[in-house]
Amino acid sequence: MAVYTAVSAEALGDFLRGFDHGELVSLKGIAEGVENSNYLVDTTTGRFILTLYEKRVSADDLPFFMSVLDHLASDGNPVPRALPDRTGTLIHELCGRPACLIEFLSGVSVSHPTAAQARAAGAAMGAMHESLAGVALERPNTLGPEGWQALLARCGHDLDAIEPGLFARVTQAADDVVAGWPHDLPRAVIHADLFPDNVLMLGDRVSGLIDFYFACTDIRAYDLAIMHTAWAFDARGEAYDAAVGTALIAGYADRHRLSDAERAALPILAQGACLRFLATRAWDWLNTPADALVTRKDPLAYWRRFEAYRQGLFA
Ligand SMILES: Nc1ncnc2c1ncn2[C@@H]1O[C@H](COP(=O)(O)OP(=O)(O)O)[C@@H](O)[C@H]1O
Ligand SMILES: N[C@@H](CCOP(=O)(O)O)C(=O)O
Repeated sequence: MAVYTAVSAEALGDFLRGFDHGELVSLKGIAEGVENSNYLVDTTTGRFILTLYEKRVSADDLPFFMSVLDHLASDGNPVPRALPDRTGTLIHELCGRPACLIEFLSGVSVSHPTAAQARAAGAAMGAMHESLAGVALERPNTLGPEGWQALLARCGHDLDAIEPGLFARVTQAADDVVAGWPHDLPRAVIHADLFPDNVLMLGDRVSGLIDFYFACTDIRAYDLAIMHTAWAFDARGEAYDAAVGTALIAGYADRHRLSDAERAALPILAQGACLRFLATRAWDWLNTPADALVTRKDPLAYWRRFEAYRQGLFA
């Protein structure tokens, strides 16, 4: 469960008085997610999401995320906009945290995607990339190769408490991936975390793309590689579902050109994605207080995926 900051009904009631969205009817903490505090808010006029930004999201980056969402929504992508209060302000402070009131989107995230759902999700990413092509918004990826190498180094030999010998293995793996990392592929604004839990679906249709709080400027095909690592394996990172992986890439290519060079780079990009998620999961695994209301994610599930890509999954 991810609710790091408790919001009282009184505090939210006061907050909502600044908006034209009715009065508070109910407030519930949302169990899913690991990064921010999210609440489902019902008012006399509708349903909303209240997000308080925690952990890795810097308040300075919120205008970038809101501009990306606004651009995508204007272009017909199913993304939620932050809602302005009566003064036009989007980003607020509530209970000591930066906070936004956000459009609620219908749909559920699937735990075991089918090939048809993966195809639709891949197409939704392709459409998103089409919309973002040439958009003049920039945010460096703080969790790019340098970022995950630094985070793995900060974890240090504590990684060996997760699995004996892990520190040496991931350090070598990171050196190998960085040595082969491509530098000449097209770059653009990417989502960078489009896991199944960040795609809302109604049947086989995508009804929402959410959680843009890792969005940044990076290699565009890296976004697809991240998605592949997250969609095409079981939760333990043991079983690869080729039908899902193939459908995801085919759906993407239906909506956005995937060049031969980008396709050829997918194996190394996917290995980098595995190390990036292994690094943040390992850090959280080692540093989340025992009483935190959040379910930690298994770092080794990303080490197993890494091994699968290194052994030639795409070959
Ligand atoms: N705009 C939205 N519409 C509907 N549900 C949402 C929306 N934003 C978030 N949620 C719900 O809240 C959960 C956590 O949101 P998410 O942005 O993934 O959190 P975190 O940033 O902590 O990972 C999602 O899994 C989804 O159930
Ligand atoms: N997707 C990442 C963690 C980030 O959590 P999210 O709920 O914001 O997607 C992972 O699985 O490690």
